[in-house]
Amino acid sequence: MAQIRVTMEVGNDGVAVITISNPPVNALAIPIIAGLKEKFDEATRRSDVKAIVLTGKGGRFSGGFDINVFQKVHETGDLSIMPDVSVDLVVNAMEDCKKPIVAAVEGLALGGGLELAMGCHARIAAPRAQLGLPELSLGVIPGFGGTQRLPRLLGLSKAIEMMLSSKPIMSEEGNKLGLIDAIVPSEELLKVSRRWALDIADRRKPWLRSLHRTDKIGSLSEAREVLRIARQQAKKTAPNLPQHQACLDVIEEGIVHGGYNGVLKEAKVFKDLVLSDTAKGLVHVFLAQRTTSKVPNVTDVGLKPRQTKKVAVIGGGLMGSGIATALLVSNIYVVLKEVNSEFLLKGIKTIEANIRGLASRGKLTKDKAEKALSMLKGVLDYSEFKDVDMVIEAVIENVPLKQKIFSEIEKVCPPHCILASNTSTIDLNLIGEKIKSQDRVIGAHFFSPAHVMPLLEIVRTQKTSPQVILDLMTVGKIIKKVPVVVGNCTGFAVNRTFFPYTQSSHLLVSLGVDVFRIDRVISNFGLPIGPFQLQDLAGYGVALAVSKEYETAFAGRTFNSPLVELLVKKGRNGKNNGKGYYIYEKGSKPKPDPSVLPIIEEFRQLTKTMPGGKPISVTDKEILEMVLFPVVNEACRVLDEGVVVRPSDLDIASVLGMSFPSYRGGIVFWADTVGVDHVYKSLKKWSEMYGGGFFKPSKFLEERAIKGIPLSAAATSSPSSRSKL
Ligand SMILES: C[C@H](O)CC(=O)SCCNC(=O)CCNC(=O)[C@H](O)C(C)(C)COP(=O)(O)OP(=O)(O)OC[C@H]1O[C@@H](n2cnc3c(N)ncnc32)[C@H](O)[C@@H]1OP(=O)(O)O
Repeated sequence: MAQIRVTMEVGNDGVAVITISNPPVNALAIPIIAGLKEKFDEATRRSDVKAIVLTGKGGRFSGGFDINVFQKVHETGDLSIMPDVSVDLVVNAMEDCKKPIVAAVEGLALGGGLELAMGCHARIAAPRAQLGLPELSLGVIPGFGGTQRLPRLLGLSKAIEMMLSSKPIMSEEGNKLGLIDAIVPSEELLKVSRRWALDIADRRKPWLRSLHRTDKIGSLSEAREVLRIARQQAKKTAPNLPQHQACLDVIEEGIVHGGYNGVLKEAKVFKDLVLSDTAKGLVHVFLAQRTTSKVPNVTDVGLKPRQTKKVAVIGGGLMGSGIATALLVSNIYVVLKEVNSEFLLKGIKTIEANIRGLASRGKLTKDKAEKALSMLKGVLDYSEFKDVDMVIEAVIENVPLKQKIFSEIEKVCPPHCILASNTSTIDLNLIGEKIKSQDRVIGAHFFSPAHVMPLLEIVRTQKTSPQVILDLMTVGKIIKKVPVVVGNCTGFAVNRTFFPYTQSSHLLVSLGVDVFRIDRVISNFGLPIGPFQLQDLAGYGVALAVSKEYETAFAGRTFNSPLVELLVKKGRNGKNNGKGYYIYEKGSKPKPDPSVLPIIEEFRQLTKTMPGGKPISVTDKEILEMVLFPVVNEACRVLDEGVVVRPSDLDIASVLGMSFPSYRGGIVFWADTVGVDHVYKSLKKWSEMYGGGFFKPSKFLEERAIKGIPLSAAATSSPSSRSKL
């Protein structure tokens, strides 16, 4: 608590330096806000203070309002704990202060942090400080006057772009656009800011109140046109997100009725949005994502991560080359091993294409791309493995082959080397069965394309050592993935949880529901594509192989659908040959293919699941729930078996691995939002009506529904006897 404070020091020059201290990002926690109010009042009162500088301790101005307070509001529904910052502090105590205030910004000024800076009379920044209003990414809008001051400082179009995209700009750009008054080296930041504040006090520099400015807004009709276009775009890009339209409404209020009225409307709309399901989901995802880095008995036992400088990747296929790409662009040396020069060359070419692709999309500078490529070495034998810190095996899913590779690498790699497999389904105990160092065996499950998708499932067995887990978590973070540690089972956390997704969709089609309607319902819900388009994209070979795997592992909970086999028989192969459920033509969006309908009819004749031979009648909501509740049901088994450390880890895994909409908080959080009892009763009803083992409620779900306990609540009795962790 001692670290959470606001301090004030008054120098001989008559400048009071007010410093926010709340490591690591100087979040504006409630005591900080109270402290700021107190210090600004004191500085205003004191006769020895001529001017004020506001800054943050430890090289960071402020990461914004304390997001934990949002969580508290969500838990209690009590909005009264939110202090009035917008008028009381930013307008009255700061902007209308009788003494000039200069913000000295270093590191970052985000959300409420930037809003405080905009309430000051000038802003001086260190180079490369991040400036942004990312509130919309948390389901709210800026609430300390940002919707009003940013357009007045930057112009309407740029301000709207920054708020709606939630993306920060650098202080250099801020300086060009007028948000920042000067950029100075870090060491001089305070000195220059003090002088600047005194210059304002002595009228050598202008005393500007952002909220009173109108010079950058343009005429009313111009502003309305910019807002109209932004509204249209937001309707397309963020159809399920109320905060986007709300933000534009609030900006408009300020333009039409003046900045102060805008501030008042902003405060009201902000409070409404804080309690929305969208804000609850997004705040949950923000905090849950950070919690994944806390793994009991791994990150809390004083272990230090070891350095990983060089990694060997075995297999240069799609996954192997994607993994190699991710490592290379993060400055890790890669040895890529293949079985012959033809495959090796292909792997290297794919990596080169990946890296050049990142560079052409502006994600990597040309120099960095060249450097990454120079860190790659292709090999056909193990001679380069003697000094690698980690091996990631990414060959085809074949148990004897993987076992052979693990026996070989155990012999040729140094004793500290981590032995990882990128398998997506095979039991890791089986892979490591034949070797002695089972404590070094671990799963590094990347999602395709591995250099793009953010999730890294780290699969531990009962024998994997905590040091090895910690090291892989650290590498995961270095290569900018979100590592989630999970237990060992078929499909691990993500594929296991989502296996019923395709099963239930196929059952629905067999019951007479239109394929394209199901895809539409799912993408309207917020997943990027529906289950059938996903199947087209992943390829039917994968669908067939995976369904066999699931039939064995999840016997009794699968629907033995002959649909994909029928499609293959009729010469369809999904996106691969341009013919799936959809037609794929270069340069145009996939179009539903009507010629697939007779095949679907044939499928229905084969399965004979339609009650009385007639298609069932269902609403869109029922379709959504019939597809996703079986996923929730499997998630319950995953929680019950202790495959994840905590329920929120499964939320993050579903958001980052399956692109489950983050604004719905992830699969477990969403289930709690719709109600455990409703999920349970619906599944029970469908299991009685249609069979389908995946509908039958799991014991865990049943217990939670009967006792009225949310799925996200920690286990009441420890699952340790079954825990996979
Ligand atoms: C009324 C106002 O308009 C409303 C607001 O201001 S809403 C808040 C707006 N601000 C934001 O959205 C910024 C959120 N934070 C971030 O994007 C990133 O944390 C960051 C860019 C500041 C730093 O990133 P990085 O260095 O990678 O560290 P990261 O792991 O994310 O955060 C470090 C710690 O600070 C915490 N933190 C970061 N921002 C926080 C915030 N605004 N409130 C509370 N905690 C915060 C994180 O939870 C994490 O906690 P942990 O150590 O216990 O896990």
